[in-house]
Amino acid sequence: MPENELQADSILYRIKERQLLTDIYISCKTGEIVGLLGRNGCGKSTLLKIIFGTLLTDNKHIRINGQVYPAPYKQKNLLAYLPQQDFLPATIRLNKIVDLYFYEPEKKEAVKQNERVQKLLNNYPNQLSKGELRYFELLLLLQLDVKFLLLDEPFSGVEPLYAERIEELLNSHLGTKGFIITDHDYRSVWRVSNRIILLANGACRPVTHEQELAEWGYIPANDFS
Ligand SMILES: Nc1ncnc2c1ncn2[C@@H]1O[C@H](COP(=O)(O)OP(=O)(O)OP(=O)(O)O)[C@@H](O)[C@H]1O
Repeated sequence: MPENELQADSILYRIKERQLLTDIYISCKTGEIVGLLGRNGCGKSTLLKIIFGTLLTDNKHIRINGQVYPAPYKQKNLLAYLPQQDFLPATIRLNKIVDLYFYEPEKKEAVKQNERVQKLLNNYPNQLSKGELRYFELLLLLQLDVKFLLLDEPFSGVEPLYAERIEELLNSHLGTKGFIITDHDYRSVWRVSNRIILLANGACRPVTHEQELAEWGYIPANDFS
């Protein structure tokens, strides 16, 4: 299995008077799902965009296999990013989106033959349920030859059954990819991740016991009473 490593450190980010990110270190290897949790507005999406390279900041250090990349998204085959908002064109049917997305027939087929997607191919993205759309978006990104995927709220609005399907999808690509995921469905994140990082007060803190999430005020303490 190819072993790649993504490391992001020394990230500082300020919004007006507020120092949002102060002391970031986060890493991910092939075969890992790193779950990034944190309260609303703590900077999770901001951090993912900085790692991807589309959000600029004065200070950051993104390395992949030891090499520094100021804008990883500009490189072929490094990172892909699932934004929080739907990103597919509303006026193009899924069938056509798949054709536009991939040049290689085997990649087109991998998406089109998927049993959950097959029946939706003639629909437009806005005719899909939230769960169906998230599943389709992920399936597209997973076919990309990238080393790491940054997923912002892959479980958002997704019923438990689709959350399970999404977990299966991620697990089926762990042989070649690593994932950093963030979502407020913290139970799904907890279940699917190998490691959990809590973003609080601008810094990333490793969390090993669910109880720590309560101690940091991310979940109610009475979840453990
Ligand atoms: N373009 C912007 N202009 C001003 N403030 C912004 C902008 N984008 C984000 N922010 C602020 O930065 C903070 C972090 O936003 P971010 O979206 O990274 O948080 P988050 O942890 O992903 O939140 P959520 O869990 O609600 O998605 C928030 O307080 C937000 O209001």
